[in-house]
Amino acid sequence: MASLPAGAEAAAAALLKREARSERARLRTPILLGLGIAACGIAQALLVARLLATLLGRAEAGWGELAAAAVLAVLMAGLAIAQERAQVAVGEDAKARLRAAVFERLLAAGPQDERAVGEKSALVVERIEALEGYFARWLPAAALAMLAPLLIAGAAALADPVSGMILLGAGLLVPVAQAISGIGAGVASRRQFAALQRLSGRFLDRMRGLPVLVLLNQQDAEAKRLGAAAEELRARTMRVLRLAFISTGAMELIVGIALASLAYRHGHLVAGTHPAPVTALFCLLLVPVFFAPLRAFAGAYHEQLAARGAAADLAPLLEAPGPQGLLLEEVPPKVTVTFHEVRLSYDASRPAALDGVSFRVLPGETLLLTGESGSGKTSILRILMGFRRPDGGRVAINGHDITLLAPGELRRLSSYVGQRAHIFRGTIRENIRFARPDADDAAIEAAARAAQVMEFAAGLPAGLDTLVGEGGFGLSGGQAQRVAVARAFLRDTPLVLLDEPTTHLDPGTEAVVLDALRRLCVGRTAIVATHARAARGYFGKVLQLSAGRDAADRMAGN
Ligand SMILES: Nc1ncnc2c1ncn2[C@@H]1O[C@H](COP(=O)(O)OP(=O)(O)OP(=O)(O)O)[C@@H](O)[C@H]1O
Repeated sequence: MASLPAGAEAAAAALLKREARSERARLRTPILLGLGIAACGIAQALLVARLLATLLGRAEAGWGELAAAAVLAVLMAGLAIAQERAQVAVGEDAKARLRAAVFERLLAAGPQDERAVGEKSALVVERIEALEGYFARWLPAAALAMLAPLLIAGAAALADPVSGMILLGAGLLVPVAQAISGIGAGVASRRQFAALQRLSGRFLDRMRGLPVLVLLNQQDAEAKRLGAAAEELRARTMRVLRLAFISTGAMELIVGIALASLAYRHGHLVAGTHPAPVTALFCLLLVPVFFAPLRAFAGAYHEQLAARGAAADLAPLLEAPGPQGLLLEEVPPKVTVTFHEVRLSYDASRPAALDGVSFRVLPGETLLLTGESGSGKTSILRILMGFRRPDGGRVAINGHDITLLAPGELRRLSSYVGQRAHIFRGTIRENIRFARPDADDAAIEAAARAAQVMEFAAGLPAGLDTLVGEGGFGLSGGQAQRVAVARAFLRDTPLVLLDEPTTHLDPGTEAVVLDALRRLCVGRTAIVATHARAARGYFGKVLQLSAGRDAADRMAGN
């Protein structure tokens, strides 16, 4: 990743520009405070110049000036604290807004977004964090680097036009030096980001598969490989730091040039023959005040480089149009599902996953989808859950084309139980309540009874209020599946979608779960992807699939 492709660069710039506009009102505070600090700095330089000239016997300043300089120092410290707080507020606000937007997009896309989990979490956490410096430091620093030096050089020019010109000329050198060192720094910081990504992705992947690594006795070899990835990150980080030192060095050189030029201009000061010693001292004392906003600008330069890389990754997700479609006025109590010559292809270079599938399921009916692995059973369920749009043919619910509906609305119609239930950390009750957050305890307990969760929950220390999931009480596969079935009972939708829900269960547990599932299907429209043994557990018509088609059609050669 030497540099961003032109399209990504433009998308990143557009995203940052749009977000900066949203923060415009908030950014005004740190910028005004920064200008206030610069104005105080000018006044303080004048007072200190008068005090120093008095020490040299060339002016008559007294305790009044000293007290005023001290008050200004305290005021500047106060303004700097307020500025820092205002900057942090801008950064936090931008991050919170963007994080919510990214999270919402990822949740809305659901499994349709096929990025790895580690990558999704990096988008929400690291990429958003990388934007903080852009809003909190770079934007105010860039504005102040243009305004404050003009104010300070203007004040110097009022006292001595040549000194004003010297300061202005030195100030103009800063962005040039920054741009030159920034070319390399931009590339280095993006490479560092990529190395960090690789390391965290690999770590997450290997931690998930830790039991497999240990069983295969690969832990030492893997530790070495992780070590190599960490070493790459170290080398890339050092390179970024080296370039940062170079840019700091360039800044110091420019400050040195400005000071030397002003010292040359006001050389008479040392000899004691300067006609306006206060002016000379004032101009010299303005040098640190003049360069303070430029230093902040240089310091924040790498922040905007890092932010651009992060924004390039976030832009495709944030700029993509959100899910479109109609909303359901209400969930119909009964649904008829019709597939007519439906085609679905995940990848143009591979055969279609569904290649002209037709069927109809009426309310109260169960359709069993059977067929070898990869024949397209799950793909049919994915379409009905709104995670995929069919590429051809027509899918209708109660006669209405489902592609007209927003994908999220489709999910209001159905309950889904897959092969392995995901149990969140929380109580069993909370895990069931996920299906319908407004459900009362009576409804949850009824669902738990219907799904035979009560059978095992009654024996747990706190019944339905037992903590389960990560770090909690471990549930067996069959118990977790029963929690998933309870969720489906609680949702009480007209359409039930089951994807081999008993595949991983032993025959005894399978019978218990099948019993609960059969009762779930009663009176609803049910579509069940299943293997042959479990199919015997349901009553329904069977559609046998073969390579994305009805096996009967294939046999008939249609
Ligand atoms: N996300 C995806 N990207 C690309 N191809 C996919 C994707 N998901 C499924 N496929 C392909 O589509 C075809 C149908 O897959 P599908 O998951 O619908 O089959 P299945 O009958 O449910 O299989 P199984 O019984 O093993 O779960 C397979 O050839 C599979 O490789």
